[in-house]
Amino acid sequence: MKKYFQFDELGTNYRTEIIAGLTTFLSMAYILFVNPFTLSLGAVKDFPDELRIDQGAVFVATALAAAYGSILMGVLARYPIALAPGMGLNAFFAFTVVLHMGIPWQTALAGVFVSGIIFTILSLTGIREKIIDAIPVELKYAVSAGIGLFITFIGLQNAGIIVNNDATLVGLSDLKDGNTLLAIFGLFITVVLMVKKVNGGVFYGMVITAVVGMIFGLIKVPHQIVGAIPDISPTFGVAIEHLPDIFSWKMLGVVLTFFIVDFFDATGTLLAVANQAGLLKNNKLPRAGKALLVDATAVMVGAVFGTSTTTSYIESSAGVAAGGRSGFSAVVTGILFLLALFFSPLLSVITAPVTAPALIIVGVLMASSIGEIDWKKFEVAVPAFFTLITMPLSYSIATGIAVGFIFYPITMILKGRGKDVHPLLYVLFLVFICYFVFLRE
Ligand SMILES: Nc1nc2[nH]cnc2c(=O)[nH]1
Repeated sequence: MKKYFQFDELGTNYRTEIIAGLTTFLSMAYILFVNPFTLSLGAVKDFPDELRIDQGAVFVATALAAAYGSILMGVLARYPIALAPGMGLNAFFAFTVVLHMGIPWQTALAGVFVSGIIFTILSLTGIREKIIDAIPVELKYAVSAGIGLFITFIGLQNAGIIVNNDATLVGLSDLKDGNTLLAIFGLFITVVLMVKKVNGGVFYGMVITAVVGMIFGLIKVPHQIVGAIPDISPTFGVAIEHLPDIFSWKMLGVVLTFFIVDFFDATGTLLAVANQAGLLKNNKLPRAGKALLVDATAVMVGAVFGTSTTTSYIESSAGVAAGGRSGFSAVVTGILFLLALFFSPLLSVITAPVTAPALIIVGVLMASSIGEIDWKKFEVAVPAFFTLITMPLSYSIATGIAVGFIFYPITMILKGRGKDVHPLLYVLFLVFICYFVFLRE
């Protein structure tokens, strides 16, 4: 086993890999509770209950999808990178697709499944490299940073910190509500833990916030901590049953967004974490095909279980910081997600003030790629900035991507650099113009 995972070449051992896997798990464990809350629109009080996805089933789907993706990434691609349902696309799934567009969650899950099929096919063919090379790095970084801003904005709203303002659209609340104060406390604690580099800072931040919420009577004390695994049948296989529902123009835009975002997110995250671990060869990712294939199949498997897009997690960098170098640490993380299946009673403790700090801080992590953009080049700064600012302001990842891809060829041509723009980007320019003219509601 040591040989398979190349412990000697990578200068690692079982102890380091187990600690790294545990560190990554603790850094990601919040998703077990935040994902069911987000996908079921827990923060939206007036949404009809019969239209909500079942929280218990999503909890199981989240754990199984994370276990599948992480174990396979460890065993097949042999990277210390764990997977779980992503926070960018679960917000898009819940707030844009289900809430704003009025698409049933069943159809949305079918859309996730199809985006996984597209991703799988591309991972198996050479088209993958062509797309990766065609997309300018500035736009890749801008997409992930913009998703970060979007997630933080959702967190600030869920916390009741940023509220509706008729004069200025949004503004700061009076910060007097008990739940808002609890969220601010949670944010403060999480920031302290993260700055102090405590392993699993986001997770422990949630635990402390929930306990303080119980002490102040804002959160009900759970009857038990360990319990039976919830029933997954409300969501299992629904993505397949509802495949016939996806044939609409609206769903075309949704599926493309699921696919494009995950494709950028996965390639960006794999490169960033592998680079941090010193695993790149000549600036390229060895076994990139296998790693992307794992990510792509995890999207399909996750959708069949009942969750939005499963993706490679940027939090894996915590495990790498703790010394993780081989796929063994990802396997450890995956096994811990399986054990977590028994902790579903804790779901009832997870309310908006508990999840909001996690959303806000994950936003900070994802926004860090802003630093990779060359702001001195105005022709790339404009499309990059428009992409990242449009995501929170339009409340849509898709719109942010579309705006960036429309402006990029324009500013590049104006600068006399039209030849540097890959032909595929001119095709995407037309696709996104059509998106604004025909697809958007
Ligand atoms: N790369 C990445 N990391 C995450 N960590 C939490 N959510 C996400 C996500 O959507 N993408």
